[in-house]
Amino acid sequence: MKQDEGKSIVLIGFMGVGKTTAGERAARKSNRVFVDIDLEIEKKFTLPVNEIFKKHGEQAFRSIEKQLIEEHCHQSGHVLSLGGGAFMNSDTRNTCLQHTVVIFLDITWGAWLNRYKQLIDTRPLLQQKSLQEVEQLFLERRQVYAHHHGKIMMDDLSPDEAANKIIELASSKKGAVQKVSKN
Ligand SMILES: Nc1ncnc2c1ncn2[C@@H]1O[C@H](COP(=O)(O)OP(=O)(O)OP(=O)(O)O)[C@@H](O)[C@H]1O
Ligand SMILES: O=C(O)C1=C[C@@H](O)[C@@H](O)[C@H](O)C1
Ligand SMILES: [Mg+2]
Repeated sequence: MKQDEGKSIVLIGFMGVGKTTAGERAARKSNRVFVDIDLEIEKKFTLPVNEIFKKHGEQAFRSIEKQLIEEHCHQSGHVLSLGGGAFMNSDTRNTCLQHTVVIFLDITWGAWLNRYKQLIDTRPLLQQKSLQEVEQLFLERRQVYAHHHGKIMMDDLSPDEAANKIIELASSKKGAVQKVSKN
């Protein structure tokens, strides 16, 4: 097997952009194993994300999140959907960029707003913020998601269309160069 043949695909992007939905379909369509990091964290704590934040705090969540991504990044041929905040950690970012093909699922603020009501009950970070603060977070994080090997604009894509694009883009990036980001 050539060095890059089995690289896993890592999906990054703002909460609710569709990493879990499209990632699960992309894995199924391309016979890869699907791993949703939020789900793996929920299994570890045997609690939903919301409850983990309430009971154990965000730091405990972030620590397990980092550890699980590190473990899964070194496995080959998987599709990993990260939680929206995971890529803010520079160690996590660099591990993903070095060992996997990182695909940024992007969305405009206007299109994302249509999902806001669907998300608020299950995303603790949305519950603590005004819409203006959420937009600020969206803009800040977009700058960090800019460290990727490929990007897909999700505004007008169905989950199946997004899944097809993920597979197509990842196969064109098998030799994704190692990009390392600071901070
Ligand atoms: N392509 C799409 N078009 C319209 N709605 C979508 C699309 N993809 C996902 N959704 C809907 O948006 C919501 C969030 O999707 P999903 O859970 O996949 O996002 P996520 O990026 O994994 O979020 P998080 O970062 O919080 O894990 C779900 O209700 C889902 O049904
Ligand atoms: O954007 C974030 O920081 C988060 C997104 C979700 O996927 C979960 O990982 C959690 O709600 C935190
Ligand atoms: Mg998700």
